[in-house]
Amino acid sequence: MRDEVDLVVPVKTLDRAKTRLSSATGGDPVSHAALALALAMDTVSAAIATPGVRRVVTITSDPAVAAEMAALGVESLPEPAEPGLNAALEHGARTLRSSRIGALQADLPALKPDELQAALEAAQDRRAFVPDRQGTGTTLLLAAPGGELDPRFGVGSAGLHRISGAIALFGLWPSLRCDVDTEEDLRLALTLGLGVHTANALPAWTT
Ligand SMILES: Nc1nc2c(ncn2[C@@H]2O[C@H](COP(=O)(O)OP(=O)(O)OP(=O)(O)O)[C@@H](O)[C@H]2O)c(=O)[nH]1
Ligand SMILES: C=C(OP(=O)(O)O)C(=O)O
Repeated sequence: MRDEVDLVVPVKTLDRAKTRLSSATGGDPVSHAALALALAMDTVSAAIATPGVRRVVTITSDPAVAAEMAALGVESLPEPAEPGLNAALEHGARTLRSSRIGALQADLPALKPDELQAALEAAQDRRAFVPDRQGTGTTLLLAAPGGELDPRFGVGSAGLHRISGAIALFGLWPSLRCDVDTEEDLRLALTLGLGVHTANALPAWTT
């Protein structure tokens, strides 16, 4: 039986999240925050329903995010003093001390459990990652069992994770590779079948 994976999911404070999506919500801060939260809720809902995922923990300093995740039965850890996405992920990995740790982006609103499960299986016992649909970013990073997460998320992270020795995993996993940064991404995710939170939070232009 392969080690089940604990996933840390970093979620930015809603007031600062998804700035590249602001055109989609007309700049209204309330609906923008609601959409950013919905993206995370659908991502985490799919992750906790995935065979092979033992535990999901979000890393966030936003109490509203933590409260909504708690309603899903998902624990949240506060961010460390050191700012940034990778510091948040390192902090989560160090805190959980899991036998196998992974990092999942929080903006995968169409994520299907069977696709995430297939990627976990494809990783086998290797340090591996799933590139985003453009092939330049990363949506899932997995440490080897007992290994370090060593996250290099950010611009060009696919290349950085490859350089760090992670194996790039390519499969028919459109919902896992479609992280939503822009309006175009959101429209693509719409075609893949959105989770209920995002479907209910979508701006009028998409319904
Ligand atoms: N906890 C935490 N999560 C972060 C931080 N920066 C980014 N993230 C999360 O990391 C993932 C990838 O980040 P981005 O896709 O760039 O999300 P974003 O920063 O909200 O989007 P933009 O504002 O458009 O760059 C998302 O799940 C974010 O919520 C951070 O400083 N702390
Ligand atoms: C942080 C990342 O995501 P994005 O490209 O969505 O900012 C990444 O791909 O490493």
